Amino acid sequence: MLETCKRCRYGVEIIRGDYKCEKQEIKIQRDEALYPFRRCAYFVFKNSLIKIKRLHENAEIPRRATPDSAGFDLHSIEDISIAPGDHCPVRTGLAFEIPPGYAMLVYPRSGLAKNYGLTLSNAVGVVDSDYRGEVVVLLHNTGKHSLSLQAGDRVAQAVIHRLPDIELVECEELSETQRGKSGFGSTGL
Ligand SMILES: O=c1ccn([C@H]2C[C@H](O)[C@@H](COP(=O)(O)OP(=O)(O)OP(=O)(O)O)O2)c(=O)[nH]1
Repeated sequence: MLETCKRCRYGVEIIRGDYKCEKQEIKIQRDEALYPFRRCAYFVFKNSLIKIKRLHENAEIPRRATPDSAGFDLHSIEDISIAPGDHCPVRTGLAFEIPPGYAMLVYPRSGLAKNYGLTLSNAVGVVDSDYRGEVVVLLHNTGKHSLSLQAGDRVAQAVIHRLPDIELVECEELSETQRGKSGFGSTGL
């Protein structure tokens, strides 16, 4: 069901959940909701939804470890063993529909990094909103020992980020600042 906000030009798709528009004092039934990611400055959303598609029977839907955790833990769908120094792409068995204007960033889990030196080959994985393929975690064993993980183990965490609405523009001059061109330790260590 698609509706158009009366105060702005963006259409909004109703799926489910709670929402309210503070400016217009509109309320919609609890089991309906505006698809939360259309850009509309007037709507305040709860229960924002991101679609996840299971691509493999072993895939586990990511969950927050605690209600206020920033990240959703990503699980491996396969048993893996990573030798010291090796890199290993790990399947999650999941595809995501990240809304336009958002990105899902994949970060290492601190416990695995501290205890085993397990981090990500790409430091941070960037999942674009137009990507519909399987999310793969690129593990890197920087530790001294081989590491075995089993299907279902949590290998990384994903955080959804809202992106600023910007474009890049080429120009002849940049504004002056106190720092200017000084960089890389110019303020001291
Ligand atoms: O850790 C990651 C990083 C990326 N991706 C997926 C989602 C992302 O949208 C796509 C492309 O990633 P990225 O843009 O980082 O890769 P690239 O090497 O720049 O390739 P491309 O030319 O496809 O953008 O791969 C993952 O599954 N895991």
